[in-house]
Amino acid sequence: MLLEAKNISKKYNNQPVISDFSFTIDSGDIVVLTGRSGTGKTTLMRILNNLETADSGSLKIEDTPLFEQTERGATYVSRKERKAYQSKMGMVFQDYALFPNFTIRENLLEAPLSQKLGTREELNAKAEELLTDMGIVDQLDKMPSQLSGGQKQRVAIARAMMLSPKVLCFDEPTSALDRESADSIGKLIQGIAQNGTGILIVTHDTPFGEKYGTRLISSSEFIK
Ligand SMILES: Nc1ncnc2c1ncn2[C@@H]1O[C@H](COP(=O)(O)OP(=O)(O)OP(=O)(O)O)[C@@H](O)[C@H]1O
Repeated sequence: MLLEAKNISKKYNNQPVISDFSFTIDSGDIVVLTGRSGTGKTTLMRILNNLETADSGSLKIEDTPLFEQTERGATYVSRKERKAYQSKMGMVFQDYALFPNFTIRENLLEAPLSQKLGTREELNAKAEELLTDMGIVDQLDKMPSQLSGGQKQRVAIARAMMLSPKVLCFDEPTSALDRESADSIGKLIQGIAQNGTGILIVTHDTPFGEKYGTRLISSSEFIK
């Protein structure tokens, strides 16, 4: 098992959004979170990415925890251990969140260079390999504004893959794409999963979720 979330609970202003929810992601899984607007899907994804805190429960990827349940509720690990967790977790944002004043190459290299994950030469080779697999290596020295929505989505995925996450989360990956581009992103995500990464997708696009998901979770399960 790659990711294990146990008994996660979260309230906003005393209103439960998630209560006692447990789930796992295995290597190769494409877990799709669906459900009505306002039912906590984004909140759960933000908790998994340490962008929001849980009130209680425990969460780990492999043997690396982000928080553990104690008598005080969800107790977060030290800053150093949080970094270890975060190095195993990747996120592709809905708006892609590319740096607009960096070339595509610089967008891909910035984080792994600053985290000293390799030399510029090694990371350049990795960036070229990833973009070759995605069919957009010719875009490497362009600016994000010169790319189509589907191309930007691929760059955002490649940027997350530069950090070799064990689990990769996608927030509404198809919201800005036509059906054909959505299908090619779906196939790309399947390829990443086949290489052993665990995938979590939050989406309103039910046909996409049903086509590419290996497991569907409805946010109606968040509150019993
Ligand atoms: N920072 C916050 N402070 C207070 N309430 C919040 C906060 N973030 C979310 N909420 C509330 O928590 C509930 C769940 O929101 P969330 O965004 O997780 O739902 P969602 O299922 O992702 O919705 P959508 O499908 O529309 O993106 C909503 O009622 C929302 O108003």
